[in-house]
Amino acid sequence: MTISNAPLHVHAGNGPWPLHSAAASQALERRALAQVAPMTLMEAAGLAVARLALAIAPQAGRVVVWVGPGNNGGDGLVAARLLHGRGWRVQVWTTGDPAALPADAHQAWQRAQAAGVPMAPVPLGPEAQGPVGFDCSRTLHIDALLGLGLRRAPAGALAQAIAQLQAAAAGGAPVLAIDLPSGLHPDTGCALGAADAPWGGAVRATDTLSLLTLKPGLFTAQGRDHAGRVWLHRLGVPAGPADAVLSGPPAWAARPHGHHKGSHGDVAVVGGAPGMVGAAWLAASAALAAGAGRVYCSPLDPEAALLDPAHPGLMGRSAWWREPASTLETATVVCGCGGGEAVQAALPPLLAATPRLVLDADALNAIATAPALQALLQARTSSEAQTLLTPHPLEAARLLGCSTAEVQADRVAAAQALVARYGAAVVLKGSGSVIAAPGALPHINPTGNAALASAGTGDVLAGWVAGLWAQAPGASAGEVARQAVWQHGRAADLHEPAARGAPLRAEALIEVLALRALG
Ligand SMILES: NC(=O)C1=CN([C@@H]2O[C@H](COP(=O)(O)OP(=O)(O)OC[C@H]3O[C@@H](n4cnc5c(N)ncnc54)[C@H](OP(=O)(O)O)[C@@H]3O)[C@@H](O)[C@H]2O)[C@@H](O)CC1
Ligand SMILES: Nc1ncnc2c1ncn2[C@@H]1O[C@H](COP(=O)(O)OP(=O)(O)O)[C@@H](O)[C@H]1O
Ligand SMILES: [K+]
Repeated sequence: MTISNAPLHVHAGNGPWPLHSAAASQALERRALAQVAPMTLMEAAGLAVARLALAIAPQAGRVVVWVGPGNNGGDGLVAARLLHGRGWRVQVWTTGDPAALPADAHQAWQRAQAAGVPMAPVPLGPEAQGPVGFDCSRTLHIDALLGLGLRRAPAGALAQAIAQLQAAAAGGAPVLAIDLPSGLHPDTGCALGAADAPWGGAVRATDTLSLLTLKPGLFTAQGRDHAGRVWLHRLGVPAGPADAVLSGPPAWAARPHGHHKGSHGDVAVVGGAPGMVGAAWLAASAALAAGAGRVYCSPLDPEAALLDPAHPGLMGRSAWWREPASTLETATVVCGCGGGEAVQAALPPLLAATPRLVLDADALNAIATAPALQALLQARTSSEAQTLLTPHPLEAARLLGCSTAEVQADRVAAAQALVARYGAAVVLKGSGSVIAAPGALPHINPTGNAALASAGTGDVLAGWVAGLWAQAPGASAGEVARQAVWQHGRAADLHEPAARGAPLRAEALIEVLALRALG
């Protein structure tokens, strides 16, 4: 077995990365354990943790290792012993009876004890922050409480230890989580602990070292808030087939010199019922910024002007989908943005004839309540036509006939359920957007941040994806969605450092996207 020294830093710019569920990770671990001497993997894991600790907090010199009742704790005990051997001041807090640890972890405990590492049960008072003389703000905390073995919401001694760890690190001390932030579900990214805790139900790490595999839960739902920077050490074990993928940066296609606007496809936007016309113009504007050759906008509000003076390059056109042999059969169509109830009447001809259709917002709400529209959507699977649904969690819940909480409890499963039900590709939006498509592994998007939690950014995504698709009509809905979602989030990531918490307005988002300096 070869153990490379450095863990890999996993970030939005260096994917794609394979993701493995808890079950697949545990199967891989079992196979690897059967091929090596006892303690080999745990020693490798502890060494990787100790090395990362030295890399991320080189000046700390002090570490509190919080050890839980399973092998995650064993990894922490090995790291504690190795850092102690490097001359760091180490304190191990245990949460249970060391005699009850599983075999490898118990041996790690015995080795740490033999090496003279200070170890004791977690004290209940403030002394849990570290022994006298520890400067908590400069102490590194290693979270080895719970990893892949998380079965239920942390309770009792473990919940107490998580609370104490958070209190100890409250002054801004770094927290390195082993494998997973304790309390975070590896598959769903749900923090299982009490949601009303200030840290939100799972350890809030500054760094997480994922071992053997990357788990999907690190990147979606609450995962990104709890995991901090993510690192991977495979411990020399080759990963098996992935269950999902963390999307990587897409390539930009160069524009051949001989191209003209007709080479870049048409986009038509249908939306903008009374009071929501702006949503349709935003989507159209994003499609033009994405590079579509010609962009038409059809507000559903009969009173709306057919020109947006701020965007004279966009063409207003009313109810063109009623015309025979219209744009319908060649354009990439976005339907929904601010569509209100008026969108219902436009949907049947669009569902019947459009080769590439992006359905957003009110178009999804209309389909959720109309079996006839659902049948038309499902019928598209028997033709060459492709469809992309871009629901946020509430729209997804309506389409699935369940609650938003049920969607958020397992975002990857919810996106896959939508694919199975409607036969279309799906972007389930929100932190760690999930892109699922027929016959493809689900993808989780690593870019984006809460600056996007601002009205109209979803309309921009719908227009942007259509603009890209119009230029690559042979691409699958899933491919183009993965690309668009990555770029849309990346634009927000570029905005974020200077924004100091300000939202990214939809119009500004289009301008950042248009610059294409997305890396
Ligand atoms: N073996 C090796 O060499 C290697 C192992 N590796 C490491 O092992 C980790 C997996 O170890 P693991 O399977 O022992 O699970 P772990 O997460 O430590 O916890 C299980 C314990 O927690 C308990 N428990 C669970 N939920 C609870 C709750 N809510 N509240 C309270 N208790 C709860 C559970 O109790 P039970 O449910 O059985 O009653 C059990 O006692 C993995 O993440 C990685 O770090 C890798 O480094 C590779 C090398
Ligand atoms: N906290 C967040 N982190 C990352 N992305 C987010 C977050 N909140 C919102 N977004 C993104 O912003 C967009 C919002 O879309 P949507 O909810 O449809 O908004 P609207 O209907 O106002 O246009 C989606 O692409 C979503 O993934
Ligand atoms: K952990």
